[in-house]
Amino acid sequence: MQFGVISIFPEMYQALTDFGVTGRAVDKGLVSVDVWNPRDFTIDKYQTVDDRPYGGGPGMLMKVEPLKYAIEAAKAKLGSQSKVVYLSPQGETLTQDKAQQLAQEASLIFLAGRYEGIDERLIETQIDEEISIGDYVLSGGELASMVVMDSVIRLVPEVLGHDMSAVEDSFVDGLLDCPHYTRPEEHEGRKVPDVLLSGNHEKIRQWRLKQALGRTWEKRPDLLAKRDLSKEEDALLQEYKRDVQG
Ligand SMILES: CN(C)c1ccccc1CNc1ccc(C(N)=O)cn1
Repeated sequence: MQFGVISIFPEMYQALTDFGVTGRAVDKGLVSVDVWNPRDFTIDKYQTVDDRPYGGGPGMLMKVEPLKYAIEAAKAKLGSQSKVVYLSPQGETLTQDKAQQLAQEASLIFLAGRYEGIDERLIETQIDEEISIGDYVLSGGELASMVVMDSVIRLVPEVLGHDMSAVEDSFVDGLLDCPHYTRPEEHEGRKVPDVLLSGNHEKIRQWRLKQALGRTWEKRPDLLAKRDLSKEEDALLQEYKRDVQG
């Protein structure tokens, strides 16, 4: 899968390309990340990418032309059909389902805004989708674009490897994750639950599913409301509720 980014801070994307799961995906050639800097598409001596807002007001806006030419350069490499995504507080909030949708694309181009945002006409003429990573304001779209890219890259086949993708299901199927433990068996008097030491994989599967259901019920009832429960899941959740009632 190919990713293009338009940003005046290209070096920020080393956080994605140089580390961990996403870095290995790039190394393995499963994913590519190219960044185009709008400054390279200016024609004035000062490489101006921002200007004052019509109608007055504080701050600056990103000019249309440098962004337009940068997007065109990205499309020339990634394909003219590439979907162009703008990160902004006005966008549709990112969910795992949205990440799954984006992961079906062959290539995506992300536009990271800076200053107070971008000229509306660029949005009207060049942007296919607006996405927000949540209801808060950041200094630029770069971190938001990396959050989206990270969530999508994990869904590209082979990135997590077969065994890991099963782990991914714990959230992807709409539940919060179960508790996890590793050595030592006891820490400050707190033991690892016996079932996890039992080697009984069916019992372990049931325990993990029960914990995921219970935690979702306690912390995110809204997620539970959106999800149909199998007979087994319903029974496990009832058991969890009885346990916590003591
Ligand atoms: C400078 N700002 C406020 C701005 C204004 C308009 C567009 C982009 C930006 C860049 N900032 C962003 C981007 C995304 C998110 C998000 N929630 O996804 C939060 N902030």
